[in-house]
Amino acid sequence: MDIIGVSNVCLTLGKTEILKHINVSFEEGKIHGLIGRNGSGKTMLMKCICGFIKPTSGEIIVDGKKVGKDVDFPKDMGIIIETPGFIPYYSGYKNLKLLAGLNNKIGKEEIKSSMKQVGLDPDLKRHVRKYSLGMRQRLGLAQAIMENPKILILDEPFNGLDKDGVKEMREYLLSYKEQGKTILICSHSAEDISVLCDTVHEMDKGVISEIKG
Ligand SMILES: Nc1ncnc2c1ncn2[C@@H]1O[C@H](COP(=O)(O)OP(=O)(O)OP(=O)(O)O)[C@@H](O)[C@H]1O
Repeated sequence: MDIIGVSNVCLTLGKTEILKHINVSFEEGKIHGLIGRNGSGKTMLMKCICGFIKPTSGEIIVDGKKVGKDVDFPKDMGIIIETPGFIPYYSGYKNLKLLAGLNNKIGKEEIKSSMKQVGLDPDLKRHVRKYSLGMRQRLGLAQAIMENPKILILDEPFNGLDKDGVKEMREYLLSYKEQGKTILICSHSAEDISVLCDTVHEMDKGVISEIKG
């Protein structure tokens, strides 16, 4: 069953056509990759799927609901698009606690568990300003999974990770998939994601094509 369906989506900003008649669907319970050069439109497509940007035309259905109509912000999605902003003078745990405070359903144990799942120590007192890029990436992922979302949308999740970090992130994403979750990953590097993904699509100048189905 498809959990994300994108039908004939176009996006024009100013006079520039950013997305050109995108038709693509993503099956539930799989890892889907989106590759393409810088500026090819990957992030814009993800932002449309998340409901952050309204396409100029076309329709996007996520988990049976129309994005931007029935739902403005699908609550079943864990999203990391661009580097998440954290308060530099707080620890990782305190940052997540602050964010979780916006949703009273997330308790301390969920926060700690999401940090442990991505290999971060919730008791580490170190301020986020002293985190490496890889640690920030993990903290972003911990934030995205706090609510145990059905769908994870990740823009360049391997940025800043060393070889071991990439391996651990891949293992983590596979284990998340094993729980029946759907993951959409965007990367400029086919090498980083092709081993992980069940399907891969490529964006080129706003046009999408399937390269692994
Ligand atoms: N606000 C904007 N107004 C006009 N054009 C924009 C705007 N934001 C982005 N663009 C353009 O949209 C195109 C697609 O950008 P997008 O960020 O989706 O690329 P990408 O494939 O994710 O690349 P990257 O790997 O660099 O993030 C680019 O040519 C970019 O310059």
